[in-house]
Amino acid sequence: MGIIVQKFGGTSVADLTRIKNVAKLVKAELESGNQVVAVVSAMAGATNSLITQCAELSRLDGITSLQEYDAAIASGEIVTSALLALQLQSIGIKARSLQGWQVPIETTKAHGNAQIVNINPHKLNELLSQGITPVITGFQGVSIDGDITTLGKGGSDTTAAIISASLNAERCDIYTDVDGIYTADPRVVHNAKKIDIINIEELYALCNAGAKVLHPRAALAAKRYGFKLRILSSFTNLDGTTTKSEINNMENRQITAITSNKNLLKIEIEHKAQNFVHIFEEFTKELVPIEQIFNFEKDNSIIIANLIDKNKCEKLLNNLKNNLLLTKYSTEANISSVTIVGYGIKNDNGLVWKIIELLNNNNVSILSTDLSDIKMSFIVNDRDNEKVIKLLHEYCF
Ligand SMILES: Nc1ncnc2c1ncn2[C@@H]1O[C@H](COP(=O)(O)OP(=O)(O)O)[C@@H](O)[C@H]1O
Ligand SMILES: N[C@@H](CC(=O)OP(=O)(O)O)C(=O)O
Repeated sequence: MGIIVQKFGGTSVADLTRIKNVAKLVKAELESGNQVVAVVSAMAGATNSLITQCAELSRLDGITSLQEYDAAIASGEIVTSALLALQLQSIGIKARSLQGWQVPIETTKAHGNAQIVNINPHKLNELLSQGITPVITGFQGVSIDGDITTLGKGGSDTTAAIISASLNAERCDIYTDVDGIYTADPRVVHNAKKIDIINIEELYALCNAGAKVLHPRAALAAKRYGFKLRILSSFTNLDGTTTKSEINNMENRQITAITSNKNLLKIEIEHKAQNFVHIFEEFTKELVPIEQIFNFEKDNSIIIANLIDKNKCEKLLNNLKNNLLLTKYSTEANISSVTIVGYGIKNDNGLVWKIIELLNNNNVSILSTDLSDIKMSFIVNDRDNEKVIKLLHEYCF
């Protein structure tokens, strides 16, 4: 008998029929002799509509508004955890819903994008030892000040992953609306192939490069703590994709999957070349991650950041302009990255040139390329995004 953490995403708990279906999946796992800890997301669309409502009422630019923002957007998971616990009780399973602060899941104070710093497993172990299935709200925790915090969009996967680590779980099952990890997003590439077993490093690289199917911090936790992840559908009975830590091909190059990230922000700035270092320092100070920089030795630089930081960036750029560190800036959200993930990509010198040639022949202009041991990324215009994914998928698989 082991502990299985089952995480149910928004589509799996989108209405009462689906919550009843999820309760059956919990029951089946319990009947196979395991203990279960369930982690739930809000009903599909619920968090986004709460975010929109908050933004309609507030500019969300200070700590007091961000405290309320997190309190509001954490509410979707509170509803689904209680509803699932009720349904489990109705089918004869002892269950108890727990909000992040009740576990407790302690996080940093970074409202809207907090990180988990500690999970005390005492209460969860106590419930499990009494035969009670905990149903935990994903996506949220509590800061040292006692405020509700949230972990960033898609963060319920990370809740489930860190809970798996803290309970030494045998496996963490991520139930979603696809039956596993595919060679590309099956909504974009209809003939994408399902991957039965994926190396955890590759899965981490894939999620970091934009594959929405799993929160990258959940893959990182599985990599760090060494537990198995399984990604599967709550709508079918199929096996899904399981992670492994071994590598197959020694040094041979392999290609595992292709993904893209449309949530990028292109920032063009005009400045004196010697000021770039101060501009860069400001991004670091304000905790705005930079994906790529080019041209910085000249007086027209391009910075690629995350779209989620657009407001922060604009405030920061405006301050830099007022302080005369730059003369002009503009932001555009019309770029995206397309990434090929696979071991040993760097060992295949020819691949990058063949791909550049392929994209050139198909009239795609590449803004920049980035190559590492495990991935190869191209920044392109948004309008070319799907075309590039399809071309690369056809070429690679
Ligand atoms: N390589 C991939 N394999 C499978 N699904 C992918 C991949 N890349 C992106 N996706 C998308 O991820 C979606 C599942 O993630 P998400 O909508 O966040 O689920 P949930 O709400 O269950 O957490 C799928 O519907 C699919 O379109
Ligand atoms: N409800 C949150 C957390 C989450 O992880 O959701 P989902 O599992 O549906 O991606 C969100 O929308 O971001």
